[in-house]
Amino acid sequence: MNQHDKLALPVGTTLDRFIMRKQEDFPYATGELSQLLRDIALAAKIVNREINRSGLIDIAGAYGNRNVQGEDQQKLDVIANIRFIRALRNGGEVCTIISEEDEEVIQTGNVQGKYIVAIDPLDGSSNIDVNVSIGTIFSIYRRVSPTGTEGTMADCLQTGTNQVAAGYVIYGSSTMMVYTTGNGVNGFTYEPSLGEFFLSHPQIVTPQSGAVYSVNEGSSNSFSSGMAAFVTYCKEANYSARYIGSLVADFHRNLLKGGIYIYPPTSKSPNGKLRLMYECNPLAFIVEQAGGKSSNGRTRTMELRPEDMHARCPLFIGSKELVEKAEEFLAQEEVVES
Ligand SMILES: O=P(O)(O)OC[C@H]1O[C@](O)(COP(=O)(O)O)[C@@H](O)[C@@H]1O
Ligand SMILES: [Mg+2]
Ligand SMILES: [Mg+2]
Repeated sequence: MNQHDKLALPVGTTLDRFIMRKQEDFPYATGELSQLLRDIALAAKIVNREINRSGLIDIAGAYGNRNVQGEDQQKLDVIANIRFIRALRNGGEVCTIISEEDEEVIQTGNVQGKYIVAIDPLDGSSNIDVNVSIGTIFSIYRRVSPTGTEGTMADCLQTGTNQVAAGYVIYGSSTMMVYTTGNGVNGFTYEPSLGEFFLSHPQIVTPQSGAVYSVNEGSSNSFSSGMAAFVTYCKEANYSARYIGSLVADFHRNLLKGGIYIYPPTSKSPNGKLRLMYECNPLAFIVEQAGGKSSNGRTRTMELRPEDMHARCPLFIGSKELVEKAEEFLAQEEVVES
């Protein structure tokens, strides 16, 4: 029985009812964050429908543009981006959006909106056309500037510890939405025939340790000595290597079963590949709320100060004992080199 059990609702509760019920636990809640979570769930349902059709001609393949990351945008990257931005704009609660697919911040026009959303509309883009699980990742902050104006850079570049909510949607063998508002982590499975998300994974707690490591060993030639030593440690411990290549899917498996996902600095990505604001921070909030850990190998992810909204950082995330073990190997690396 963990600290959140007093708020537990039965499996099968709809997401809407769950959001409403949790809001009642906060006497000063105004319902705006609840509405924002519903807006995200609505967009996820629409994107889920598009993904289920993604093998069909008109949705498959590249869009023909490059995004600010220098990546070829897939059609579904663009479709998901449009759907989430539209839902957040129409919902009225969000003043400013940071999206992986847009170089600049998106001002929604909702100047009375109290929230900032950072979003990776479609995660795991390289897996879209090969029918492998993909996802959406989101992070929510309260603005620090007064309402009545557009969101500012100060609103957008907050550290992860200021998140008021974060989550992801995984479009896999089933579609799930997993999120936290700082009171534990809950997972909801989508029932397409009813068009509803139902509570299926209440109060997720991640195992303290695990026997799975997830890293793209194709880049191992440029791993630091500490990183290479940790991978050797995992092999000598007969851990299983699992790497789907969709962050959300690798993270979700390890969250439920135990394990560690690492995207370290490599020669191709000297500061890692993943983006702090809409990939690392939201998953760090989730894993910490589930009893796990997240860092860049040295510093807690959520304490990293974002230099810019598309800033990248190394990610070591998952079961506490495994992340601490990896950090130990990196710390030894420094001793040897000093
Ligand atoms: O192919 P690599 O270098 O291992 O990178 C895979 C990683 O890149 C990502 O696809 C980056 O996310 P996007 O697809 O949202 O750009 C992660 O989902 C995944 O874990
Ligand atoms: Mg991504
Ligand atoms: Mg993406």
